[in-house]
Parts: sequence; structure tokens; C-alpha cells
Amino acid sequence: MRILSAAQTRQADQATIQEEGISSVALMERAATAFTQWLLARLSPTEAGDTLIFCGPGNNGGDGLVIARQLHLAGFVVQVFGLPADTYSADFETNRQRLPAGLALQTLALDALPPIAPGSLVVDALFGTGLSRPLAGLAAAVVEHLNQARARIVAVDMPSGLFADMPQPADSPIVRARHTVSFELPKLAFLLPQNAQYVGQWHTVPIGLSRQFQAQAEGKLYFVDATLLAGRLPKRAQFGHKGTYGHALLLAGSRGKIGAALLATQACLRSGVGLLTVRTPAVGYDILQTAAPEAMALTDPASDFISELPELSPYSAIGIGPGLDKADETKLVLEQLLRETKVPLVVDADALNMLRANPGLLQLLPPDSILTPHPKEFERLAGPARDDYHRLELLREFCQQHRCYTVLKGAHTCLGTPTGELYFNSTGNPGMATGGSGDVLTGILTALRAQHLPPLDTALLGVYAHGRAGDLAARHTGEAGLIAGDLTRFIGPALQELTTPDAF
Ligand SMILES: NC(=O)C1=CN([C@@H]2O[C@H](COP(=O)(O)OP(=O)(O)OC[C@H]3O[C@@H](n4cnc5c(N)ncnc54)[C@H](OP(=O)(O)O)[C@@H]3O)[C@@H](O)[C@H]2O)[C@@H](O)CC1
Ligand SMILES: [K+]
Repeated sequence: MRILSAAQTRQADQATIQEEGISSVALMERAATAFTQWLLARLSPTEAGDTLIFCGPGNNGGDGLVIARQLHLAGFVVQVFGLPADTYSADFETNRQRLPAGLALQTLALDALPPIAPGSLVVDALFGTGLSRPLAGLAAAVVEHLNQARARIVAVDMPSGLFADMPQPADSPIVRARHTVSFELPKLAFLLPQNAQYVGQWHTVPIGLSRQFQAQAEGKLYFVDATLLAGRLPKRAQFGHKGTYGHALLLAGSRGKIGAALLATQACLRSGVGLLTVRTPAVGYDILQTAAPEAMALTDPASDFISELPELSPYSAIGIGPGLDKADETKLVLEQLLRETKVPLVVDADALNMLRANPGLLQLLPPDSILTPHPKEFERLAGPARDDYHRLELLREFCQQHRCYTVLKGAHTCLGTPTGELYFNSTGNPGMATGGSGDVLTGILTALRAQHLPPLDTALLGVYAHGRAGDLAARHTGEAGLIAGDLTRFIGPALQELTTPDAF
């Protein structure tokens, strides 16, 4: 799925109108109907109670008028309010005329804002993608009024006052919606933690926006769903053998953190790798051989940390980081690895912190390596970010400069590529914010890379399957009860869902 800017969304609107030979008011009717249907599927008129719809002067307000008409006809107790303006959009005017008798548009005034009873349903149709500046004056007062009411606010397309694709000044008035129902595609703003307080839970409803426009639009932002991944994970070959699926090496663990190595090991084994060798310090030997007999243990001479790089020639991909100690010997092992490896790397956790401690090491990073920092680790590498938008800019620059793929972990994990694309993941849940979750991701990515998947497919599939495994696991454990070891049990089913079936 593409993520379009506000300007592109307007162009997509126009392209759809032209392609289908329909009027813009017909597209508005379609969009608003999709919103109304979404609401009707969740609330009866009785459950909704008092329903107050607030409309701005543009097409977002026009949507609000259509929704008001439709909910009124569906038996909801509706009141509809409009912001006074010098000019209204043409489709707003048309739909004002279409309001049924008995449903008058009431004009909002600063000294007479309508009372909102607690629990009322509020539809926010003040401003959408046409917002051109932060709200002030009466519009700002209305937003404050909505936010102070203890109402259930559902925003049409966008929470009013929020820009779709760029930051706004601190303290800008923005509606705090419980749900945001967006037309066709999510907006970039929805995917950033700083906006969660406004967007609430977001949903998309299809409105038949031109497919051709979506495919051809410029821009490098994607929302990763199963459709985008179709065809990227080949089915296993009928005559395949363990050599077909690569031999991975994991360098992981230190005293007290052999668990991290074990989680990465189990995840790697569950992601289809042919063979796996694990380099841990000597203290990990018994643990590894007992808990993961399918993996080969290649223990280090040092007891508590990794001090020597093994011979690298057997391996088709190497993962390094989970549970490492920051011992100087281990730093030298990382440096030697960066200098000697001829195969792709997956770099995580303390290996990332070591890269930062010695910036010269970053220059040695083999092209197409995959890095998996969380936001703090990323900022240690790329510098501090002013806000979530700036962090994305830094991500893009970092990946281009170092010719690497960077998986910036978070609620919508964002993958940056060396060619400037940003891919936002759609799977996963807050239960995955738990120790060891990242080690599991390293194992999955190392396994997919070892199987010779291209780096982009590895990162997209690995991140998606990791989140999907979390969603499947949480059905059994609940979110709070989810631990990283649960993820490993559901990697197989998650990958199975993504596997390309045989063509008939
Ligand atoms: N694209 C689609 O797929 C479809 C889109 N549809 C809907 O259209 C919406 C976009 O409509 P839109 O372009 O008319 O913009 P909208 O958000 O209503 O605001 C524009 C008005 O607000 C004004 N205004 C702006 N900022 C302001 C401020 N700070 N304070 C005060 N005023 C301000 C601005 O005036 P101006 O900037 O010129 O002063 C103008 O009058 C979209 O979100 C979706 O709901 C569907 O109907 C069909 C399918
Ligand atoms: K809105």
C-alpha cells in the first residue's frame, strides 16, 4: 500500500473522478457512505446516543454533511454544526442543500458552543487533508471544546488540526479522536508515535481511489501489508536439501545473556535455515546444546564473552549482536568480521553500540547489511532527532550514506533502504515490547538472508513475520503475558501465510 502526501491525496481524488467520469460530489458521497457504513457496523442508534457532527468549510465538512444526512435517515439523533466561513467548497454547498427537512445546519459561535453530554458520539469533520496552517480562533476553540467533552470522537479522514505529512508547531490545537476513519490509505502522520494521542485507533475504508494513480505516484513511502509481500517468499523446493537453504552463523551471548543467543537461535531455526552454527562464549555451550540441539555450537575459548572470530567460509549469512558483552576482545571480533566477511550481515543490539563507539567501523559495513536498532540505538548512530519526522529524515540519510538497510524498531517498525524508500510495517502489538523480542528478529533476518533472499525481501518479510508471530502468539497469551520465547513458536505459521503457493 502506498502512503501519499496531502497534495497527492487531492491529485488521487481528481484522477479517480476523471478516470471514472464521475462528479466530485459523487466521490464525496461514496467516501462519506464508507464512513457511515463503518460506523453503522459498530453502533446502533441507541448505542450511539446523542450524535453531534462538526463540519468545516471544505470537503471534509462536506463529508460531515453527507454523514449527518445518512445517520439521520438511519435513525440516529443527529445535530449538525458548521464553522462560519467566507467561502465553502462547492460540494459542501451541494450537500448543505441535500440536508433533509428537520436537520438544519447550525452555525457555531464562540460564545455559544453547543453542550456535549458525556458519552455522546462526536463526528469530527472540521478539517482533513486540506489543512493549510495550524488552527486558531473559533476553529481552535471548537477543537478545545471537543477535547474537553468526555465524548467518543470519531474523526473523518484525519483528526482536525493534524497535518497529514509534516510536523506542526508545539501546542497546535488538534482533535484527540478515539477512532480515525481514513479514506483508502493511511496518512504518514498516523504511523508516528508523537501523533498517537490525536489519531487514536485508525482504520481505512476503501473508496475506489484510482489504482493507476496509486501505482504511479512519485514518493517512496509504503505501508507493508500482505499484498505488498505477495510473491516474495518462495515455496520450498520439492527436491531441496539442507544445503539449499543456507548455513547461518550467529555470534551472540555472554555470561548472563546466553538467553539472548538462544532466542536468536530458535528464531533462526524456525525461519527455514538449512544449517545453523552458533558462536557463544564457553559458558553457553551446555545451555545451547541442551535447549537447541538442532544448532551446532562453536564455542569461543573465552568463558564469558566472544574473543575470537571463527573461520567464515562455510556461511551464507551472519548475524551478530544479541546478548554480546562490550569487552574489548569482542569489539575486535566485530572489526575483524567487518573486514573479512564476504557474506551479508545482520547487526543488532550491542554490536550496533560498538559501531557507534568507533565510527570508523561504520565505514567498513559491507553494502546491503541489515541493521536493527531501536530508536535510542539509532540516534546513537545517526544523531539526535527533533521529532518523529526528523528521525525519518535521519533514517533515510543514514541508509543512503552507509548503503545499508535499517530496521528502526517501534510500533510501526520502519525499514529504510539504501535507495531512500521507507516501509512501515503493519503487524505486531504492544505485547512485543518485552526483552528478547529483538533477538528473535535478528534470528529471523539471519535465516532469511542465509537462504539467499535479497536484502529488501529479507527485511520486509522478516519484520512482517516477526510482528505476525506476535499477533498469533498474543491470541493465546494475551499481550501482557507474551514473552519472546512465545514468538518463536509462531514464526512458522507466520511465514507459511506469506509463502507463495504453487501456480496451477
Ligand atoms: N481525497 C479523497 O480521496 C477524498 C477526500 N474527501 C474529503 O476531502 C477532504 C479534503 O478536502 P479539502 O481539500 O476541501 O480540505 P479540508 O480539509 O476540508 O479543508 C479545507 C478548507 O479549510 C480551510 N482551512 C485550511 N486550514 C485552515 C485553518 N488552519 N483554519 C481555518 N481554515 C482552514 C481552507 O481554506 P484556506 O486554506 O483556503 O483558507 C478550506 O476552506 C479530505 O480530508 C476528505 O475528508 C472526500 O470527500 C472524497 C474523497
Ligand atoms: K476531520
